[in-house]
Amino acid sequence: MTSDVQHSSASHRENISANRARLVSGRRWIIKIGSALLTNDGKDLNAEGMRTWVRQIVNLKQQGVEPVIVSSGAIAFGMTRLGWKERPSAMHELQVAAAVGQMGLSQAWQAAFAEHGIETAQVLLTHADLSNRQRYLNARSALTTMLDLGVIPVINENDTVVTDEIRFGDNDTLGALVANLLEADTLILLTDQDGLFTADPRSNPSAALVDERKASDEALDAMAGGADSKGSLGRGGMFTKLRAARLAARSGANTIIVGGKIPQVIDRLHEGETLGTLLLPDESRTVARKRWLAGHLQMSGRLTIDAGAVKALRESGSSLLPVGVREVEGDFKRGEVVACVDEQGNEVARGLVNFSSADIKKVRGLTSQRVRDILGAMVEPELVHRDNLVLC
Ligand SMILES: Nc1ncnc2c1ncn2[C@@H]1O[C@H](COP(=O)(O)OP(=O)(O)O)[C@@H](O)[C@H]1O
Ligand SMILES: N[C@@H](CCC(=O)OP(=O)(O)O)C(=O)O
Repeated sequence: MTSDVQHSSASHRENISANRARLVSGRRWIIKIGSALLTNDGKDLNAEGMRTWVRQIVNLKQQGVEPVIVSSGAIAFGMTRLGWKERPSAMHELQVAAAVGQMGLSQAWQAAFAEHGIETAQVLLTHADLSNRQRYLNARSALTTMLDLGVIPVINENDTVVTDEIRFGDNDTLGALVANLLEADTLILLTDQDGLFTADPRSNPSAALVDERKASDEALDAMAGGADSKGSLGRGGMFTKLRAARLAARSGANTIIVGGKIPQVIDRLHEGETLGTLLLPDESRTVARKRWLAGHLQMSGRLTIDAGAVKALRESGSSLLPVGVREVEGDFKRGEVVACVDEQGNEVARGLVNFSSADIKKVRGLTSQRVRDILGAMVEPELVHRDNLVLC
């Protein structure tokens, strides 16, 4: 063991258990499963493994956690189906492998959850879906609706339509961006190693497992190696997992890198057991989330809200409804960021709007029922959802 992982003083152990215990209360978990695990190192779909993870994910759900799966393996499984031994380098061949593999992958997830009477939904995302504000909100609203309905989203990158320049490229990054999108508490990266080691255990058998660190800890970079430290099937290696943990930390999520083959790994993590590598955000979830929203987004307009709305936002942590809006300034679309000011002009909050400025002009001051009558039943009741709102 290197000195890096030897610091097991009593206070350190106490910290570990406190942080691990905090995971147990997390409401939303993103569980990303890598290609090597899902395809038995590229041989065939790991149906037994999938059944085991599914059982545990169902357990999580029964305990009130909202699980979201980010599933890799389309390219690796597509290669198996097409009889390809080597991962192709040509983009069009990778796209074909992904398209073939994705069919089997979603069928397998669907079948495994169906044994427990649970529906799954395939969600294939591209970079544009998360970088464009309107699409970002659309993706968010579709995914949260699935969770509300008890459907488990199974997400992958839409590999067949993306080119190298616009790829997430690895599902560790995609998992982290989904954690940001859904404000998840926890991002679990299930992989073929027990966690992040002080060096690649494939080439350094004496490397030791790192138990817990701040995601921002720069000493981790040398352990994770560079972008070329990846396994042969997936794309990321530990380099992208560490980067993903740092991305996830921006919205306050904890990341755990852990071995997917550890018996009952998800159940045990949810019981607070110390497994894998826990990478913590620097700040509390709320502080990190606020900073993320505030820094991530530029304002496009201004809503003047009445005293009742100010009170609801400040004191009850409510979403902003059209009924509380008096004036609208600026020309903005759904998905843009607006400042909410009180009638004296003081900024109260800022957040992502679900309605365009034109629509708000039609419905400001009206009850949710009247809003639906005017804009149709499809609109969300919240003008700014509280999850997308930062108080000033
Ligand atoms: N410090 C490290 N600790 C653990 N694994 C490492 C480390 N550095 C590189 N690796 C490699 O990363 C691989 C996991 O990455 P990858 O194959 O992309 O996994 P996945 O398919 O689960 O995303 C491991 O098999 C291991 O060889
Ligand atoms: N979207 C790709 C995932 C590539 C990827 O990130 O793989 P991995 O590093 O194994 O999680 C696929 O389904 O093959």
